[in-house]
Amino acid sequence: MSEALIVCESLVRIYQTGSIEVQALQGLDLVVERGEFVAVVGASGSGKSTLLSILAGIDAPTAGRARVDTWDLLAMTRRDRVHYRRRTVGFVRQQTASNLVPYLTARQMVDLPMTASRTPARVRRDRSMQLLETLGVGACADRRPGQLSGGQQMRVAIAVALANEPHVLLADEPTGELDTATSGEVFAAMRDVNRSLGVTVVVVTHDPAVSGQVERTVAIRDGRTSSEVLRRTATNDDGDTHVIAEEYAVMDRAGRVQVPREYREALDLTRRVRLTLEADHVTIHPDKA
Ligand SMILES: Nc1ncnc2c1ncn2[C@@H]1O[C@H](COP(=O)(O)OP(=O)(O)OP(=O)(O)O)[C@@H](O)[C@H]1O
Repeated sequence: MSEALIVCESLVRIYQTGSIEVQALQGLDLVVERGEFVAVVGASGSGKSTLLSILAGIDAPTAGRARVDTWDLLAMTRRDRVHYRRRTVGFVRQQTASNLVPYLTARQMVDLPMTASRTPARVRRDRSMQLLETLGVGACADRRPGQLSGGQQMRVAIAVALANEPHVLLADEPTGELDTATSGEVFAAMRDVNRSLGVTVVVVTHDPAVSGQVERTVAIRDGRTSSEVLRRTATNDDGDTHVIAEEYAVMDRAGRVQVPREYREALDLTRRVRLTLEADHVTIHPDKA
């Protein structure tokens, strides 16, 4: 495997409820490099939360391969899982309130995971204040969740998730319950954490304002990564900068690529297509036979 921080290959997660089997992930491939900020998008039920729960060490895959840093997520013991969740990943859930403890102050909540990992009191004190300040909620350190706005609660939740200096921050719809302005602030705070602390961020979102601002957006369809959009800034001859977004189809290790439905429908591509290899590209032709 490469040196990427997160590598998922042919990842499968099947949920069995009674006699009904749901294939939430059906051979998903995903590679995330260290320091990246990646958005995961997709229709409801496409498997985004399942992917995030697996990466967070909360849920275990049924088959395939998944590695985060040095951890093989399919071969972890219970003990490994506790260690992994405490040290390697920080997880923020969509429901802002469910990330927080109602009777603790922001400072006490950031302190909690560090106490669990036996961090000395002095380091805990300094680090909780530093994190709350980095996330722009230093002034709220002594407030309880009920005394915080939704955006402040989410920023405190991110500080809690980062308490033990994880390599990865995973966030499931962190701006889902927030208005546009507040969600912009939360997103900016996550960006800041990504840049200033070097934390790799994977965020599930329905919010185009979030997915449109990151360098890479991964789309999941029916439990598989179907396409990626890469964004970069370019400067034209007049010195104006603008963002160029290019969509790529994802190819798995076996060389399988999903052709988007619009393309298939436009050229009536159905069961069989003809491929030709050109000097620097491959073309797909409809089956005229
Ligand atoms: N614990 C579970 N038991 C049974 N089925 C489940 C379970 N969790 C998820 N599923 C099913 O797996 C599929 C993928 O669900 P998942 O929550 O990962 O999708 P999602 O893309 O995050 O959706 P949303 O955007 O609505 O949150 C769905 O069909 C869902 O019903």
